[in-house]
Amino acid sequence: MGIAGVRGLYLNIEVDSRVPTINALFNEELGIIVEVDQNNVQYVLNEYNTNGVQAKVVGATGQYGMHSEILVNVNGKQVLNTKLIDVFRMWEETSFRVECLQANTECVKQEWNGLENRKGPSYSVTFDPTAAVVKCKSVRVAVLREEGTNGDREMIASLMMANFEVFDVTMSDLQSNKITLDAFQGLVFPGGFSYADTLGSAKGWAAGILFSESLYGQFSHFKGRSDTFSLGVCNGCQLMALLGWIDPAQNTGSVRKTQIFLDRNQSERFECRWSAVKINEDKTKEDVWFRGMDGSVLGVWVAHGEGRFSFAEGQVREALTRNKQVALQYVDDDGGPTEEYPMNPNGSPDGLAGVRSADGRHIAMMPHPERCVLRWQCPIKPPTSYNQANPHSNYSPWMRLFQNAYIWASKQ
Ligand SMILES: NC(=O)CC[C@H](N)C(=O)O
Repeated sequence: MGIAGVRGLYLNIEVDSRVPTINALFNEELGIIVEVDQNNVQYVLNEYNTNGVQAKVVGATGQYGMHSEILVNVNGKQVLNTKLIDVFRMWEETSFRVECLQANTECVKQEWNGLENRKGPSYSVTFDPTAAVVKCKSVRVAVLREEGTNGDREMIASLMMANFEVFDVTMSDLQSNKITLDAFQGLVFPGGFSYADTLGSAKGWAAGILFSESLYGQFSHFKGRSDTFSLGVCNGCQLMALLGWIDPAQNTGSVRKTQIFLDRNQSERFECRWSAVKINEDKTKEDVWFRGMDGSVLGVWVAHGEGRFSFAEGQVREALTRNKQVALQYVDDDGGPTEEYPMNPNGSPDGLAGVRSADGRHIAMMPHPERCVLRWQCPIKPPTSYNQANPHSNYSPWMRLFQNAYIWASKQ
């Protein structure tokens, strides 16, 4: 409602005429305001009143948009007549000033100045997210943990819902040869704060692989097998970049000189947001992760301090486009890739949010799809088409990502 819902308001408050207007509007009496469909107003009032709770209508919500009207009447007398954007600015100004002191002022000002033009994201789903996938084959996936990994439980749950046989594997399991990656077809690097981000996100985790001859050999062999696939999310994405798994030019000298890395967010702070991203499927081959999802604009959780894709040389960025490696981009309210804050939370060029390897099997993405595979995990209701065959599906569109990988892997 109002500010949070970007809607106009028409309020008609009736109070004892002896109560001053300001006291009526800014009192601290315990109460709640609920928004209900016009058709249900009488029903809700009756339910409250018959259960001994006082309830009355105080107004109605108006149009969607920053320029909608805000009209407030107290005892029939108009006391406020303004636009939502003005109320929004009054409300936000304190936070704006504090944020100017805490974060990159340029980004904070961009958000403040952009408020007036915000319309809300234009989500779209180009496929049926409720479609069920039948388990036909055992596909083993390792979810790899290092000290400080988090989100591995959500990752395991997402993979299990997509029919994978999931194994919880730690770096020390690999270091002590308890198990090797040869046992798996899929490898997932979850998010987190490996080694507490000391010296930079994923630097310690990557060093543990790059500077161990045996582990380095094992990871390289895994990546090179034609039947394998991998996913790195957030801290895992930072790791994959450092391992050189998404570099456009493969096998050029040492992977210890990575071509892509994730730099500090331009805002100079940790960004925890629900962002909108556009999916680019690589239609030149069977896309392991994004098949059938091309052009969809989905909301997704973002939580990182170092999410800005950066390149050792300018030509790396061009090579990514040429190779169809740009898998995900942050988009503005019109659905176009953006560098504008906060729609782009980290300042990545062209809104880069996820990159796939040149052969398409390995994907590194900063946002967290595993945190929103179920509809209730999303702060907005994901747009979905109704599927008669599966009317009660709880899956959000992100489930498709994991299902795609299962379908691809089971055919290898
Ligand atoms: N959620 C994450 O995986 C965070 C990654 C990393 N620690 C960062 O802040 O950038």
